[in-house]
Amino acid sequence: MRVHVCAVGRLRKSPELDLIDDYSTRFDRTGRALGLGPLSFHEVEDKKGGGMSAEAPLLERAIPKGALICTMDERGKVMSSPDFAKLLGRWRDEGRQDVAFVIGGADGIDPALRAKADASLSFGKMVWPHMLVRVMLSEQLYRAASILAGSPYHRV
Ligand SMILES: C[S@@+](CC[C@H](N)C(=O)[O-])C[C@H]1O[C@@H](n2cnc3c(N)ncnc32)[C@H](O)[C@@H]1O
Repeated sequence: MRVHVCAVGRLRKSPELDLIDDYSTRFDRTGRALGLGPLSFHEVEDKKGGGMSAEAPLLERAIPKGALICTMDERGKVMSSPDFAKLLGRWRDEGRQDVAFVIGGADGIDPALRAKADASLSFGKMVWPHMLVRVMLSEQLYRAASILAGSPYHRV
């Protein structure tokens, strides 16, 4: 199952980008034997600053056809890491080819796009900057793959 992160904003060379690269390499390496990956990032930007309504069609174009859509949203479902791992495993076992996690920009994700989502995941009620959500999601994907692989990265 290919995993896509479709996000508003372009990340330049930064500590966040280094972390994302590291976690996505680890996710790909761990996920390969599990039928998970590769993890790819699709960045979109509305140069005119048109906000969420202008970003929505760009995000929709970045989402692969037929992908399961999971929006990242503080109003979404809060999950434990093991439950998130189970969910990824379930989507894979259902034969999903692509899953796309969507991260909005400063205004969030357009309601029309949110309505099309199959799932919505929250990292808590606080609002996080979109680049940190990208880092956190990459880490949680790697953590989920580690849990499914039975490796000791995740400890409680
Ligand atoms: C700065 S936030 C925008 C918040 C905006 N007020 C809204 O209504 O969504 C940018 C993006 O980061 C993601 N995000 C921020 N906080 C989050 C959280 N707690 N859980 C999941 N995603 C979050 C969402 O995709 C959001 O669209």
